[in-house]
Amino acid sequence: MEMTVVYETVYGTTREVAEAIADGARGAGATVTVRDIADGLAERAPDLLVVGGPTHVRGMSTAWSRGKAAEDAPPAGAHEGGGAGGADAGVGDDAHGGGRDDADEATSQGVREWLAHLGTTGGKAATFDTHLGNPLAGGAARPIARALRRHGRDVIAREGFVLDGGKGPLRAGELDRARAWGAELAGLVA
Ligand SMILES: Cc1cc2nc3c(=O)[nH]c(=O)nc-3n(C[C@H](O)[C@H](O)[C@H](O)COP(=O)(O)O)c2cc1C
Repeated sequence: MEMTVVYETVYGTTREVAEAIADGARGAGATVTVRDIADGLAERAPDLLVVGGPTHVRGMSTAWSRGKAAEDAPPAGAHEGGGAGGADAGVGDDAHGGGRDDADEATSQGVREWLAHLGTTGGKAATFDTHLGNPLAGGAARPIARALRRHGRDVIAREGFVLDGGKGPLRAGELDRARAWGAELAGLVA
């Protein structure tokens, strides 16, 4: 079965989760393509479309929230501390690298905009997000699922992955959980 995992990221953690989901699905026999949302729509319709993004202001990112996040994004591959941005959204000081180095790229296209261009061809889908581990964190996975349903997709699963800080890292064990979820998804559609 063919799976495409599409992700949005500013700091790199949602990409880490996307890659782990893909690893798990490949281990279960799926053929998986992983795409950054900034690369646009995929040409082929997979058997399962998996869409994930960071949680911003309890839901999907907006141009504003991506701009806020990008102001504070570390250069790709850097491992630096510092930076205060988004304080009331819980963005901490523990940058962990792997983020974007181009604020314009980060703000122009997110899951929300990508979904707006998605056709209504049907097919199965699943959604995930990264979010903070507190009761008020909210999540992007639910609104992404709602939007996919509006685009005619049958959403068969939804999952969230928890961060220890606003720029990551992911909480211990979350990448293993993402791999296991990827394998489970492959099994659901096989
Ligand atoms: C402007 C802004 C608002 C945010 N709001 C929330 C929020 O409401 N709930 C939450 O759990 N995390 C929130 N966060 C933290 C993000 O969830 C976190 O930065 C993101 O999941 C990291 O994913 P990424 O590394 O793929 O960019 C916010 C971050 C920013 C920059």
